[in-house]
This record gives sequence, C-alpha cells and structure tokens, in this order.
Amino acid sequence: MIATESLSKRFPRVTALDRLSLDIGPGVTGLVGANGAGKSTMIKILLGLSPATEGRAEVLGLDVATAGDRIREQVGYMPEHDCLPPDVSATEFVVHMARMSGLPATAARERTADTLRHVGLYEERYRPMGGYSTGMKQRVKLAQALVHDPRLVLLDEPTNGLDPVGRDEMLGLIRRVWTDFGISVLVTSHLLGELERTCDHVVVIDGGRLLRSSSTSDFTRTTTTLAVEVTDSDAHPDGAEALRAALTTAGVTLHAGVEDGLPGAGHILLLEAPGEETYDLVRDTVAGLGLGLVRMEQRRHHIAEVFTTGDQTQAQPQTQVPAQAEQQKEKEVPTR
Ligand SMILES: Nc1ncnc2c1ncn2[C@@H]1O[C@H](COP(=O)(O)OP(=O)(O)OP(=O)(O)O)[C@@H](O)[C@H]1O
Repeated sequence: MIATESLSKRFPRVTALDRLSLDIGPGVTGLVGANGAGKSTMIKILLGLSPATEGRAEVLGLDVATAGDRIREQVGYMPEHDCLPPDVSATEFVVHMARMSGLPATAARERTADTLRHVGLYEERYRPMGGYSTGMKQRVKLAQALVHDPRLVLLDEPTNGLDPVGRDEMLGLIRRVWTDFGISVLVTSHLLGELERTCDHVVVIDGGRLLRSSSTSDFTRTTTTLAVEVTDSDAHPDGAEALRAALTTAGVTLHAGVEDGLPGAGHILLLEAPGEETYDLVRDTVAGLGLGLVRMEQRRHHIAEVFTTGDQTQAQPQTQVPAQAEQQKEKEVPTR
C-alpha cells in the first residue's frame, strides 16, 4: 500500500523526516510518535502535497513525486486540524466533498447518507457544524475521507480532543473501515495504547527517524508469565496464599505480589511457566488443595512496555527508548 525509501524532509531549521524506509501492507497501520515526530509531514508527502527533500515514496504503486492527482483520487485524507466550515451542515459539506471527488449528484447524496450513517451521525447531520461537539466534528472529518470510496485512508490524529469514550468509539469506527469495507487505514497517534487495540501493524517514529516497525502481535507477543486466579474455600480462606505456598514448595518461581481478581474469587498469582509441565502442576495443585480454578492465562506484552522495559530485541539499530515514556500514565509518547 505504502512504500518509502530513505525518505527525508528537511526544513531550514529542522529535519522532519530522516531517511525513513517503510513498507506498509493492507489493513490498519498505526504511525505513532510524539508531537513533532514527523507524522503530519509524512502524510503530506504521501498525498503528493509536499515534496520530499530526498528519497522516494509510493502509494498504491504510484510515485508521490509525479502522480499526486491519481493518488488523491484513490486515497482519503482526514486532517488533524479543525477545517469544517461552521455555517453549513454535515450533509451539505460531505456532499460537496463527494462532488469534488468526481461523484455525480445522486451518487454523492447516496454515498453521503451511507457514510454519515456509518460514522454515527443521524438527525444532527442537517444542523450547521459550528454547533457540533469535537466528537461530531471528528466523525464528519472521517466521513468526508471515506465518501468517495477510497482504497486507503490517511487519518491524522483522529482521536485528538476526544474523551475516553469518544476515543473508543472512534477507534471502533476506524477498525470497521477495514473490516467492513476493506479500506486500508494509516492512522497517526501519539498514544501507544490505543493503537494496540486497533492496528494490525505499528510504525514508531521519533525525531523523523524510524524506531520500530512490526506487527502488533510482535509488539504484544506472549510472555512466559502465567496468571492464575483461584477461589477461596472453607479449608483455605485465602486460596491464593495457600496456592502460593504449595507452588513455592513444588519449586515454581512466583512473582512478588498479587493482582485483584473477580469480586469473591480471591486474587491473581503471577508465576513463571517456562513449559507445559508447569500448567499441569498448577492444575493438579489447585485440585489437590480443593480450590476452584477461575482463570489460568498467559500474559501478553503491551506495546508501551517496549518503551518501559528496554525490550529492544526487534528494534532497529538506532533505537532510542524515549526516557519519559515511563512517566506517562496514559501511555503517551512524550512530547518533545
Ligand atoms: N512547513 C514547515 N516549516 C518548518 N518546519 C516545519 C514545517 N512543517 C513541520 N515542521 C517541523 O517538522 C517537524 C515535524 O512536524 P510534523 O507536523 O510532521 O510532526 P507531527 O508528528 O505530525 O506532530 P504534531 O502531531 O504535533 O503535528 C516539527 O519539528 C515541525 O515543527
């Protein structure tokens, strides 16, 4: 879908993109980086709106330097900034954008109605957009990117300014753009955590340089940590502690501390399970103590841990772990 080779963009005082080489296939791809990392610059180059200083880029097999018009025919774009005229309604605006993309009047009206329904705008679509909430405006911006039925959409920070519920709804919509319509998505964000749930592939850039590009499952691959939750019993009023003692005696390595489990079902123990024999041992020990086994699951990495644990096994050689990431409660990539 997108390929770049040693792509650079230099402004007089800043290098926004620094020899970036990427190969992005179909599906939902996240482009994550702090403010100023170069995400918007990258999108403008991919749309053929801003020339690269050096290197090359192709979108849908078309060269951005020479085929910008043809790229924009097949690609939708949701800009980061607020760009909606306040005095017109969502319907009028999206119909206008559809006509600009070359759709005949009837098709433009039909596609507008379908697209606005998809993004969850109903009666409001006839009201002037000046009175819309941020969430409604973001939905209109998404709708106008989709209305001409592109093969790929480039979404620049679509969750900006949204509260957690609005963010979840927007991420769900973005996921469905791919699963329901087969339109590939490149979505930028400075929030690592939200990409974990939404994207098949994640590209991380910092200061215009590539930090890492891998499938989300590589980022979140399983660990050897096993989480075990058991019920209490009359004989063992603290089932988790009884299990901890029995497993320690059996030679299993347990992590310090417990996590809260389901109400009434005790706590969750975390232990090292290098092989299947540990699973069998846990099951038999739980049964031997007469406890109920509520859950036994392998823990997965979270994307943010890539930045907090120094796990760089698949990182590019130039990887720098952004130090402040550890302090970001919301798992945000730090602002530079
Ligand atoms: N037209 C321009 N002239 C000079 N510098 C620019 C220009 N556009 C972007 N930059 C600089 O290039 C760098 C990358 O900017 P860019 O907007 O691509 O980052 P970003 O990752 O999209 O961040 P944000 O989410 O804050 O927009 C920044 O340092 C920015 O100040």
